[in-house]
Amino acid sequence: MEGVDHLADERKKAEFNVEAMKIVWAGSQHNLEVSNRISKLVADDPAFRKDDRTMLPRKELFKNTLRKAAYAWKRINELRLSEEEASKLRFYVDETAYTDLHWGMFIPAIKGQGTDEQQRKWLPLAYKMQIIGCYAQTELGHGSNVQGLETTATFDPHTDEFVIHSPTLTSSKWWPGGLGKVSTHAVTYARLIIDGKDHGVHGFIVQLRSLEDHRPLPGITVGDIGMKFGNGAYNTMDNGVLRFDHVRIPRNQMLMKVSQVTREGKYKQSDVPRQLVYGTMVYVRQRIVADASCYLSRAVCIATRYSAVRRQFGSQNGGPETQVIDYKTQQSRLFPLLASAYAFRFVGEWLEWLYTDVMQRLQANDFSTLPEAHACTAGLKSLTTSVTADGIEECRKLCGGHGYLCTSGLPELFAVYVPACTYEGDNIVLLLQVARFLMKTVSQIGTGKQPVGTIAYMGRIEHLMQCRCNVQRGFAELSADLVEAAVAHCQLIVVSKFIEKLQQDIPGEGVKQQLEALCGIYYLSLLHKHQGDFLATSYLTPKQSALANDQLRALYSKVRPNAIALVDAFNYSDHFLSSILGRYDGNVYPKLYEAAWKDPLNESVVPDGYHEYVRPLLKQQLHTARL
Ligand SMILES: CCCCC/C=C\C/C=C\C/C=C\C=C\C(=O)SCCNC(=O)CCNC(=O)[C@H](O)C(C)(C)COP(=O)(O)OP(=O)(O)OC[C@H]1O[C@@H](n2cnc3c(N)ncnc32)[C@H](O)[C@@H]1OP(=O)(O)O
Ligand SMILES: Cc1cc2nc3c(=O)[nH]c(=O)nc-3n(C[C@H](O)[C@H](O)[C@H](O)COP(=O)(O)OP(=O)(O)OC[C@H]3O[C@@H](n4cnc5c(N)ncnc54)[C@H](O)[C@@H]3O)c2cc1C
Repeated sequence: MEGVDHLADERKKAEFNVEAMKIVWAGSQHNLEVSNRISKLVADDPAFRKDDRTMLPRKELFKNTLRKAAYAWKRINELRLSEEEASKLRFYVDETAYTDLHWGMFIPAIKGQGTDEQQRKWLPLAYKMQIIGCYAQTELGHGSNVQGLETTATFDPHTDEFVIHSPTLTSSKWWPGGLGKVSTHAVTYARLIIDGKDHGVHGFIVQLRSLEDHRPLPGITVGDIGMKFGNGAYNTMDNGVLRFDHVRIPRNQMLMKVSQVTREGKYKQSDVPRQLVYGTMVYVRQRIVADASCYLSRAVCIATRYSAVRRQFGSQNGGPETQVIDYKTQQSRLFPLLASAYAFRFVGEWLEWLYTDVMQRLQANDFSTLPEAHACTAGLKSLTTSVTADGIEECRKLCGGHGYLCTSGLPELFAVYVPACTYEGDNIVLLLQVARFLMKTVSQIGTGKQPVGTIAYMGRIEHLMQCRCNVQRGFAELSADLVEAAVAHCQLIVVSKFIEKLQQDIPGEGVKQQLEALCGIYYLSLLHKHQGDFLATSYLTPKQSALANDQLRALYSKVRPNAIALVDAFNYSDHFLSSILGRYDGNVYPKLYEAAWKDPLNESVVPDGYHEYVRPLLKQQLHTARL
């Protein structure tokens, strides 16, 4: 029934202050206020409609995205939104677009790798969107192996220019978002060649298209790489292909904060580590961790609300059947994901702090925490995106058959999210970086160097102190095991940051108790999943393992009455969730029924194609039957 809250009884069961939990989730009262205001602005504006997205053919879909992005920009200017509000608006519009790369990578790359003079020249243009940029690093032949990129930037001392060239097919830039159809400029990564000497990969600002008629400039071949996985989803993005045929750019368009090329063609390295060329990736990986909690919480919100609405079996004396959320099997699949959403939120907050801290240290020429920042961002990006991608799929299954309908919101959410396991670094490749960092730490403990920060615990492990190892020996052979060790290390960070969060003052009746229960579910479900490892290494006895499992089940029962309120605390509007199964009012069945009739296939009772393909078949069967 319209207007009735089918989940009202569930909401009454909550044992904590939901409004206070909303503040914890948002990060502050201020953040919550901004989120409420901007999400309403988007939800109330029909221009931001997205319920038809999975039905649109690619060209129409893409044009629609361009329209929305332009309209969003118009509203940002009309309403004089701050940077924070503008980025919230893009978040709630919830449509992957070229603007993500412009604001999320192109601008950060110039900020992080450009000199003050370069920033003064390019950033005002980019901030006003008078130029639109992308991040062109990956090539057809190489993505993970950045040092293997083939595009060249050869210095020409006669003209004081770089000549950007794609020497092979595999050197074609391939994948950059926003490149295919929109970007006017690209931060392009290419091997710097001076006087025949290869100085490795550096970033260059290259104009791709005319600012007058948007046509590619001479020497540039550019286009979209084609349809990607799923309907709607990431197909709103113009991931592109790009080739350079001896394209000339002025010398001052090499990003020169980390290293410089002088007018005479001399290569100079600043006092900063060359890894800072990879700084944009560190920044984005940190953002991706924060994003993971958003995607996972969306899926969990849908699956939790629907699990409370859905009933199967267990009717007593003709009474209602059991809500599927009351089955322990459903709880053991759903509640660890609910706990993970909260855990990732807090580790994301901490990682943002770590990143800010590293940036401040870099300003003061303190590079000591850079390796840890790289390991944390790489490892947590890998862990949180893998769990989130798998978690969205699990939520789809938790919703049974209806989860497979596009109107559940879950198929598109999965399709748009799953490449996060690949972009900004393949998750296994990133875990290998963490493993290398851990092995390096172990090799240094033996020499008496005390590890600090997230690896401090390694200095307290007796057998590691005795260890004399070389980083490379046996690394490749043992890499699969080392990747598991890297995941365990990252899980430890997530658990520690959750526990540290609980040590803070958290206002609101019952809020801290709920978070304690979720934290318990998070680490006990991990312990349960990996109990074989704990038993094999004698860190746990079988009795302790059984007790831990009892405790886990007890926590599921504690969270059960609060489950709906815990997902309400994510504060997602129906517009943002875009899911009939996840509706706030739980009015699922009438809305599913109604939506089915809106499908274009139901516009006519007899489908197009009946007369050509179905009727002749039926005729033929009749004829055969008569024989
Ligand atoms: C509005 C905001 C929006 C935010 C955006 C939010 C979401 C994003 C949305 C959509 C995504 C859309 C776009 C996606 C874009 C992309 O995918 S861009 C391309 C990203 N590509 C990659 O991530 C490639 C992955 N490969 C690498 O990062 C490296 O090359 C790799 C680390 C794998 C290579 O390592 P190695 O072979 O060891 O090579 P090196 O010789 O280069 O490294 C030597 C040492 O440097 C250390 N190191 C490596 N990377 C870093 C780093 N980033 N920072 C600091 N240090 C680094 C490495 O550990 C070695 O150290 P040691 O010598 O061992 O001490
Ligand atoms: C949707 C999307 C958007 C993207 N946007 C951009 C963008 O805006 N700009 C940009 O420059 N790029 C972008 N990319 C490219 C992306 O960054 C790369 O695809 C990613 O870094 C992975 O690299 P790869 O494709 O070379 O994978 P590969 O490295 O070829 O991986 C293939 C397989 O090999 C394995 N593997 C590779 N190396 C090793 C190793 N050393 N040890 C063990 N296993 C290994 C991997 O685990 C994986 O299973 C995007 C990609 C996607 C899917």
